[in-house]
Amino acid sequence: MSASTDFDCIVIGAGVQGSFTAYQLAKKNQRTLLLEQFVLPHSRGSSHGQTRIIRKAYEEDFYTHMMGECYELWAQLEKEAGVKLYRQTGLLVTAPEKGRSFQLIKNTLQRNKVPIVILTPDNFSQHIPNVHLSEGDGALVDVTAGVLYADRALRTVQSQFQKLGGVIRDQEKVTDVKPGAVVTVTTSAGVYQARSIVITAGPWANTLLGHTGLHLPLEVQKINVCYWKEKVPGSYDLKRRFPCFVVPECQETDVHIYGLPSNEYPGLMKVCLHIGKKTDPDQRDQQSDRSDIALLKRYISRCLPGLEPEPAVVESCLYTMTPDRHFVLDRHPTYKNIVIGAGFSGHGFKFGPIVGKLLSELALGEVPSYNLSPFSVARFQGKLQSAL
Ligand SMILES: Cc1cc2nc3c(=O)[nH]c(=O)nc-3n(C[C@H](O)[C@H](O)[C@H](O)COP(=O)(O)OP(=O)(O)OC[C@H]3O[C@@H](n4cnc5c(N)ncnc54)[C@H](O)[C@@H]3O)c2cc1C
Ligand SMILES: O=C(O)[C@@H]1CCCC=N1
Repeated sequence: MSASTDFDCIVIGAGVQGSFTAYQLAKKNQRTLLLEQFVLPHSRGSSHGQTRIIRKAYEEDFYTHMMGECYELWAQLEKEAGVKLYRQTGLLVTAPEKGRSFQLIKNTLQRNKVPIVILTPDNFSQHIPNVHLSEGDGALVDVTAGVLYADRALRTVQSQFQKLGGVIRDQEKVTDVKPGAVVTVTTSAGVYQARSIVITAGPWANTLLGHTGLHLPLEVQKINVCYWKEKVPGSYDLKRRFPCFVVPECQETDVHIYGLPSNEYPGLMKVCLHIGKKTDPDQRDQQSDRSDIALLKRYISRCLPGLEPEPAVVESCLYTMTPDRHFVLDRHPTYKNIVIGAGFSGHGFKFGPIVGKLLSELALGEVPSYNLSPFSVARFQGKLQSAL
């Protein structure tokens, strides 16, 4: 097969990160090809489903800083495409008041002048009905936070990319990557060449990077995405401005829990554990561990008494975890024209627009707009394996 050299850049993987990267490259007049192994849209990776949380509430300043610009980029896309992608609901954070997470999040929000409301045990139920605040827990609301319409966002950014002249080839799996001054990408249907490529393959990142001799310390986990029935329909509804919530140190279960108001399935609220069991992305449905659901049932019985403590719907989604839970946004250590966006560790969706901007800057050899040292490959020194 002869190679097609019609592209400046090839992006591998059309999840949220690859789609926004391709869109940013096309905006910069780069002839861009976005390759996806499955027929789009699909539900085999990490970016499917109707909703995601967007928030500035983070322990680390660097995420809160990036979210400032990221909200603007989401709003720009909404305006450009004439669609609504974000709905403000606020985000409730509850955790032991004197604990590390609560203090770090509160301090980061205050230092960065993000509007928040601090709730006390006395006024809590007046603001947040149908939620039990555990003894010793602090509570605050990140007012800027809300829900992103995830599937709609993906459709929108892909269609804007195509309007800019970008090319999407789905059902085309990349089977080989040959580094060089011009990178050669072989797929199930053809061979392409480009000056640079971006690998945004989600749970399959290491399979792709293996062709370049790199193996990152990533763990793919299967998340049971649970929806719980409201005893009284509407009690936790988005339309009544019930907030999203995170419980970074849950007293009942000792794990990180999060939830979104009922919206996508009428009368059902999404509440999940922010951790799953290790899996192989190609064998996701063969892994059927449900021990997390027992923990969630305990939490729901105690803290969300308006929900039936039995999940009504359970769906699947994948996390790709790094050891420190921070992303990988970097150039390949050996091949500078191969850019990596990986390890989004279950919290990357909201960052899609800014990740796209940063990865496009790296692909074009520009100085990135933010300090990317927290996201470097080099931080894994000692944990990197050669894949050759
Ligand atoms: C249940 C759940 C809840 C979440 N909640 C939130 C939240 O509230 N807020 C938030 O900000 N984030 C959240 N996240 C995290 C967020 O959704 C992910 O970080 C993000 O979707 C990762 O996107 P990605 O593009 O890296 O991966 P993916 O979406 O998996 O995209 C990678 C793509 O690459 C393709 N691909 C792989 N290999 C090849 C190949 N060889 N050839 C061609 N194509 C290939 C795959 O098919 C896939 O489409 C959540 C994730 C899950 C699972
Ligand atoms: O990223 C997010 O906001 C959500 C909620 C907390 C856990 C993971 N995803």
